Amino acid sequence: MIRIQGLTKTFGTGEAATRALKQVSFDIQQGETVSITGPSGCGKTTLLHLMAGIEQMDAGEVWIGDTPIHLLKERELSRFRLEKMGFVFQSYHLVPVLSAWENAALPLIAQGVKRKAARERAMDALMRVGLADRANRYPSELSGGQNQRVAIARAIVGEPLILWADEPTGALDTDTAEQVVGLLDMLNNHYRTTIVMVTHDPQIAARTHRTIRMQNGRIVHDGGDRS
Ligand SMILES: Nc1ncnc2c1ncn2[C@@H]1O[C@H](COP(=O)(O)OP(=O)(O)OP(=O)(O)O)[C@@H](O)[C@H]1O
Repeated sequence: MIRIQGLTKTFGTGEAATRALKQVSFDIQQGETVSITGPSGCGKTTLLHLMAGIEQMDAGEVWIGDTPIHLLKERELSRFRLEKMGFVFQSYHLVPVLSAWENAALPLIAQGVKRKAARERAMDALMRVGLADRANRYPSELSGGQNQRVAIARAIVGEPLILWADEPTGALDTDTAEQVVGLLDMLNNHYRTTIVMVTHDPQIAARTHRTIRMQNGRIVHDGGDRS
């Protein structure tokens, strides 16, 4: 479902050049959960950003189903991202002046869904992450784990094919991290959402079907499927 071919990225030029990714290739099946691990600076976030079309590659191809992400124009890419992908980051990236449900509804509003319908779907997403009773709270009135669940509600509100997560548990204590990972498991089990997650935590990585380990811009280990 996701096909990565010869993905290459260099930041900077000349002496200052960093070859962040070197000819990375692999496939991810629909419904698979994949962890990307490896030491700091090995290229994990760069890989995630190139796959999601957030950053431009120097060379290579990224196919999502029949769609060549590497060939899309910015406007087509934005729409594709909005409709087919959800994003979760370590630092939540919630809008502080919007309530939980308004944050969760943002991707729908951006797609032109009317406020009332967007609210209903945002409430449904908040229910799925166990936060329906906090819908009117602002990010400053919620705990870290609750804010990450709001961010997950926002990521899944459009029922994406793929959820990209960059260190989603990085800012959370062990118990809260466990809850968030349990939630991602549930989303994968119930909705077959494909999940690709960058994490440096081996215990979190062990919870996904497959672990890809990177070093110095290359894949050095691909753990295969647990099933
Ligand atoms: N915008 C940028 N400009 C210059 N260099 C960059 C940029 N983004 C990343 N890099 C470099 O590319 C390499 C890969 O970075 P990347 O963020 O992908 O690593 P990472 O494995 O996600 O690291 P971490 O675990 O520390 O977040 C690093 O050497 C980094 O310094």
